This record gives sequence, structure tokens and C-alpha cells, in this order.
Amino acid sequence: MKLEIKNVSYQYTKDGRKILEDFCLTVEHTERVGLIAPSGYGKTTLCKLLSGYLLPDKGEILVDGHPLASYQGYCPIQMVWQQPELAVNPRLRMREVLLEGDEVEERIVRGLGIEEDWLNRFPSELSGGELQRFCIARALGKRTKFLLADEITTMLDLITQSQIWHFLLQEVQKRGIGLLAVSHSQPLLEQICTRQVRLEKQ
Ligand SMILES: Nc1ncnc2c1ncn2[C@@H]1O[C@H](COP(=O)(O)OP(=O)(O)OP(=O)(O)O)[C@@H](O)[C@H]1O
Repeated sequence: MKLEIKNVSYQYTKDGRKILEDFCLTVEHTERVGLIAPSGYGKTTLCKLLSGYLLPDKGEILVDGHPLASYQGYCPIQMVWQQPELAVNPRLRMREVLLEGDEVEERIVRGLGIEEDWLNRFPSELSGGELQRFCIARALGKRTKFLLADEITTMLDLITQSQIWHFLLQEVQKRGIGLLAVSHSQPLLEQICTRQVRLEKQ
């Protein structure tokens, strides 16, 4: 299975600057690709396009040869955001947050170190690191084929970062999930990725 980004162009406003122009990238489901570029070059924008939050002005995004838009319901490309507190409904208990996506296996919940007691809490009653574990678990539903990780551990201490990445790498390798990881940390990308791609400024 592959994710194909074919000649994608995007700008937020008609008279604004082009964030992406004719951007092409193919990611196989066996790959872990690191996306590098300075701040403001469009890494998050690309992730939003790939997960269907934004639509390209031009070009197409294909999953297994089919346009992303043809996948009704659960999106096979799941994104984990940098700030977990902005990615969850503050009115839902964490048990319900987990149920928002596809079925998440108990193994994943345990593997990410999510404690039973946290499931009954609201997002505001968890630390950023605890909350991020839920966002990662939610993104690892059964039908996930590609995972976009946009600076997902930047705000965490090194031990927690390492625990989370250790689990994630095992999981994506075992299930054949392709990974696109964004980070400003070159050593992290070198450790977790099979190759790196540089985004150029338009
Ligand atoms: N909703 C928006 N409306 C207008 N411009 C936006 C919007 N979101 C982002 N931008 C602009 O698009 C450009 C790319 O932003 P993006 O967040 O994709 O960059 P990035 O490479 O992920 O940066 P960082 O490394 O700082 O997270 C930036 O110049 C930003 O100001």
C-alpha cells in the first residue's frame, strides 16, 4: 500500500503566499519518512492536507491508488497533533475520546501506558503527556494505514518521549503502517525514520 502526493499546491488565501507548489511525495506502508524544514515552511499544512482537514487547490492525494476523498467514514491517514489539548473534546471523558475513532485494541492502550483510572477523567484532569498517549491510541485504530506525527513528543521529557516512540515504532512496523514524522530534532528523525525529505520554501 502506498500514499501518493501528486503535484499538490496549496495557499490559505487567494492573494496569500503559496505554501506548497507542485509538491510530490510517495510513502510506502513500510516506510518511516521524516519531514524536515524550518518553521513556517508548511509541514503542518501538508499534514492537514494529508489527513483531509484541508483540500488541495491543485493535485491529488491517493491512498492505495484511490483519492483520499473516496474513503468514507474513518480516514486511513490519521494525524497526531503537537498540542493534544486542542485535539480532544474537553467535554468528553477519556473513555469516550478513545471511542471517537475506530476500534482501538486494549493492547495499544496498555502499550502506551494508559492507566485504567485515567479513562474516567476529563482532558483537563490529565497532564499533556498523559493526554498525548490517548491521542496516539485514538489514531491507531484498526483501519489506520498511515500515521502523521507532527511534533508529537516535543513537549515531553526524554524518558516519556523514548517510551512513546519505542511503542509507536514497534506498532507501525508490526502492522505495516507508514509513518510521516515532523520534528525539529534531527537526532530523533535519524533514529526513527528510514529516510528524510526536505520541504523547500515556495
Ligand atoms: N489558517 C491559516 N491561515 C493563513 N495562514 C496560515 C494558516 N495556518 C498556517 N498559516 C501560514 O502557513 C505557513 C505554514 O504554516 P505551517 O504551520 O504549515 O508551518 P510549519 O512548517 O509546520 O511550521 P512550524 O515548524 O513552526 O510548526 C506559515 O507561514 C503560517 O503562518
